[in-house]
Amino acid sequence: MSAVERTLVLLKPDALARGLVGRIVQRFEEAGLKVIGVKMKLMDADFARRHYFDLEERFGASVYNATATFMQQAPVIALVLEGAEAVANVRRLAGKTFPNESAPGTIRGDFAHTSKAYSEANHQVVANLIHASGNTEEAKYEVELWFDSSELFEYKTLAERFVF
Ligand SMILES: Nc1ncnc2c1ncn2[C@@H]1O[C@@H]2COP(=O)(O)O[C@H]2[C@H]1O
Repeated sequence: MSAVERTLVLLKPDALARGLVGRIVQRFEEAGLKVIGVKMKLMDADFARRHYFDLEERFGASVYNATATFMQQAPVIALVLEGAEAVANVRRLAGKTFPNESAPGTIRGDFAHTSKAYSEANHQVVANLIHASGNTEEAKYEVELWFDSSELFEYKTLAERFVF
């Protein structure tokens, strides 16, 4: 029996600027993931630090600063998705951090193409459209950071009501 999990997805400023919100959310819905929370937010420096609290340690100050600045330049849309093994499944649907390494059929592989070399040569920002929690521990932290429990909802999908 696979575990039902919750995971956080952010639609980054490049996804909104390019008008890809609907098509990205559709990918998740088509894969059977259920949207149980949604909000739009303009991150400030403090919130960016809380969201990316380990990024500087992992990748250095320039990656942290560029990513935090990029994420504050325009609003993002946050989603909580629920489903069987949702954390790994959402990562699989998203593709790799660098879109040019992402397989066709993934969100980043189909809609973006930034490479590591391009990112490094251009202020360390990788335009990869979405953020998705990396593991179940990170998902728990991020869902609680972005959403109060009163902002998360329970309902049955048609599949849950009529198929399973
Ligand atoms: N080597 C890197 N160069 C540029 N950005 C990076 C690098 N590694 C991680 N990132 C950024 O850090 C982010 C961590 O989580 P995201 O999935 O939001 O997407 C990642 C990228 O935006």
